[in-house]
Amino acid sequence: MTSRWTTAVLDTDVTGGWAVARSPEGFLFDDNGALFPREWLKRQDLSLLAEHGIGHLDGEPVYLLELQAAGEVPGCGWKGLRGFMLEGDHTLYKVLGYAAQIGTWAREHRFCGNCGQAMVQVPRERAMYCQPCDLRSYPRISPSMIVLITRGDEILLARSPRFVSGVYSTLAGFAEPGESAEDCLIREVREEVQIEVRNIQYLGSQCWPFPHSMMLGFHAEYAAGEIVPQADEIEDAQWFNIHALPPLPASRSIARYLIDVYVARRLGHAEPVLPG
Ligand SMILES: NC(=O)C1=CN([C@@H]2O[C@H](COP(=O)(O)OP(=O)(O)OC[C@H]3O[C@@H](n4cnc5c(N)ncnc54)[C@H](O)[C@@H]3O)[C@@H](O)[C@H]2O)C=CC1
Ligand SMILES: [Mg+2]
Ligand SMILES: [Zn+2]
Repeated sequence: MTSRWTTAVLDTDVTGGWAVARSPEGFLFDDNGALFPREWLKRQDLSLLAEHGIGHLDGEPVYLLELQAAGEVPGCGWKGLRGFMLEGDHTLYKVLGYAAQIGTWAREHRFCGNCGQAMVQVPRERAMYCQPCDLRSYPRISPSMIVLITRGDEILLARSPRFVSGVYSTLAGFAEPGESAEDCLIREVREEVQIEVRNIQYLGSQCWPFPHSMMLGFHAEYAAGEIVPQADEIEDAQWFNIHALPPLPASRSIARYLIDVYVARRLGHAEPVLPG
């Protein structure tokens, strides 16, 4: 299957193509979605901070207009990336997820972290460059482990105070320098619920552009200990029987995939496919 969307570093001096506009309030959208004819969009009253050529959709070039602030565009509104993930077409969500990560990274790397001078976009490469320091900054990706812990027909799910009310999910956490993926997983599970796991198995990965996580998904079996939820981070954690599960995360998330795979295997059903 050929992908409809491929990333690329496009020359912003070339005119034409499609564009998406992003402000601190999300992406501009209208009844047709979030892609607009680029030259039309640039004629609107927008507070342009930077422009990036980000790839091709169905062979057509796509650009990102990164804005200082959300302005008024007749007939249009602003919507956060999560809204597109939950409701929108998956390919459009992939385009916007990539655009959001490039926009955030470029915005946060306008100045050199070493000497403080303005950095410039490198032509044909996704990098910001400081000439005096000869320093390149590339888009930031933060590896995060996510794990479904199981004990026969039971699975361990937890709630963060940040979750939508009622929803329980798998445990997750960011890798720290010096750790392997497995070290991180074992540490996060100890920190968040104080239990020990065994038979750690990698299942798959997913880009999570909120704002720049790379989720590495695992299954692990319970080995020892009693659940003690981490103060402030974990509001509640419990063993749930696979026949009596609480409200679960969105179906496009890897958290949901890890749960659905396990349940499918226990029940002998067909396994789901991990959304990219
Ligand atoms: N796609 C999915 O299904 C799911 C994705 N996630 C994502 O996994 C990631 C990690 O999960 P959390 O439980 O929030 O992490 P966590 O358990 O490591 O705790 C979050 C804390 O880590 C620190 N932190 C923030 N950004 C960091 C970074 N880049 N590197 C190191 N430490 C950082 C902060 O102190 C933050 O409060 C988040 O981006 C979250 O949105 C979490 C659950 C499901
Ligand atoms: Mg966590
Ligand atoms: Zn510098």
